[in-house]
Amino acid sequence: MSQTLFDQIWNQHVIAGEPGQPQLLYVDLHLVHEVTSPQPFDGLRTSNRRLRRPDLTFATMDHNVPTKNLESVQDEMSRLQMATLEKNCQDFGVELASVGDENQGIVHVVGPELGLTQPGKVIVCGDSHTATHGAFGAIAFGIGTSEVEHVMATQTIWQVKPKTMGIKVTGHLPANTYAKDLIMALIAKYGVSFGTGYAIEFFGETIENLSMPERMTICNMCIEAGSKTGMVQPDQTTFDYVAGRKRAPKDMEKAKEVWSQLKTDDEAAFDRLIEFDVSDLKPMVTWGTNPGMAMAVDEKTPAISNSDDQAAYDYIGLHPGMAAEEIPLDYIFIGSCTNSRYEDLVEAAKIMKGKHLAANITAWIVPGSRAIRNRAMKDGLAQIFLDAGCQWREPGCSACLAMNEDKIPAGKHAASTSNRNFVGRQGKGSKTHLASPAMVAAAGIAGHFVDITKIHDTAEAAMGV
Ligand SMILES: CC(C)[C@H](C(=O)O)[C@@H](O)C(=O)O
Ligand code: SF4
Repeated sequence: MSQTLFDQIWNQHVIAGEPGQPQLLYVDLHLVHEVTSPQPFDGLRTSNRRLRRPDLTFATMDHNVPTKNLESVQDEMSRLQMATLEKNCQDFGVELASVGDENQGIVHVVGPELGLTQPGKVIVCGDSHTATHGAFGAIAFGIGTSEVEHVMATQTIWQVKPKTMGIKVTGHLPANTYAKDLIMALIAKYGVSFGTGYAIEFFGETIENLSMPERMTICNMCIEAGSKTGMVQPDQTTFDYVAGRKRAPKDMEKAKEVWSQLKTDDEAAFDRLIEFDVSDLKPMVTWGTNPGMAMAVDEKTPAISNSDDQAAYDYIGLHPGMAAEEIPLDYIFIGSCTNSRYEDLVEAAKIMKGKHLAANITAWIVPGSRAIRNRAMKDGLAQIFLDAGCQWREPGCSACLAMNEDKIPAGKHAASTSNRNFVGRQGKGSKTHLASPAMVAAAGIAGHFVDITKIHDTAEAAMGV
């Protein structure tokens, strides 16, 4: 019987249990951050257990870290969570990339960056955006706090195998549209729960032509479609990305041989198949309070078709029939595990080079990791943002969820490259509009959203960063 990439990796990791029942899977990599780990570590302590495989566990600090000034953690809870992770990692022998460390950053950015994220692995983390790592052809999913403790104690996890969904993406991405627009358009079309109960695999010519950062952006937002897992078959692009990284396999040739075997046999192997053509894709913007409430930049905000729409309009303060450029903006945020990689910053910088923010805009540029930050400071990218009037921050989750002091004030609108526009997500009373880094950068310059397909020439002319 033909099998999918997901089936193949799953079957390689099953230790116990029958199909259709919970099955015990071996975990190859457990990523840890300060928010969801205090209780599990305490659980180990209480039951007098050690952490079974510290060598397969990696911790970083991201949600709470200050991005303005490394020393100034103002929030007591943030300080406590960070200090607790520090102590727990010491006590249990776990490698930690602490604040200021060269490997520190958003867990879903640094895993791949260090080469820890590899094809064929089962990767878990107490964080819903763990699907990001599936871009490498890994089974990667977020787990709950009690599951985190189980993995710490046993390096295994019980899971019921989900069904599989293939999303075949075809067509050439039009100029000034990005992986972010692709996944936003998919969620806008099929809704925020079409992936529930499924492990998604993206494939097709469009996906094959995407870089690893672009594939990560797409897999990252699978959770916003209801799926815990998104993945892409590993190929030469994947191998080239992993090769040479600090934690890449010593014998890359051997690894490539094994990884090349990871594939879906044929389309018929999926339980559900969706085809999505991107030839007419437009830059996307959200108008409401979930990622599915999105429109193409040249569309108008939609009519109210249910109570959710009404509630979203009430909260956001918009109404049907508005153009994207009529959405008021006060802040722009370029960051998060969706779009804070070096390549995302390049796209934003292309737009901002030689220009200045509009007077109504405050801009926070928050690189996903220290490595990205250092690289951007070395090659002049950071300077482009500074010259444009943006704040250039330290790496972390920042205003993506506003756990630290990076909060969008109540009533203010933010154009954001992150993944969630929920009520209060970026701070109590804040109003979020998701878009690609290029769209957010252009909004910062104009003071409102603009159709970047129409300023194409300007953007091209500003290249060379
Ligand atoms: C804090 C953490 C548990 C949470 C998640 O699981 O996703 C956060 O990262 C988020 O993006 O909302
Ligand atoms: S950047 Fe945002 S989405 Fe990603 S892990 Fe941090 S809080 Fe969650």
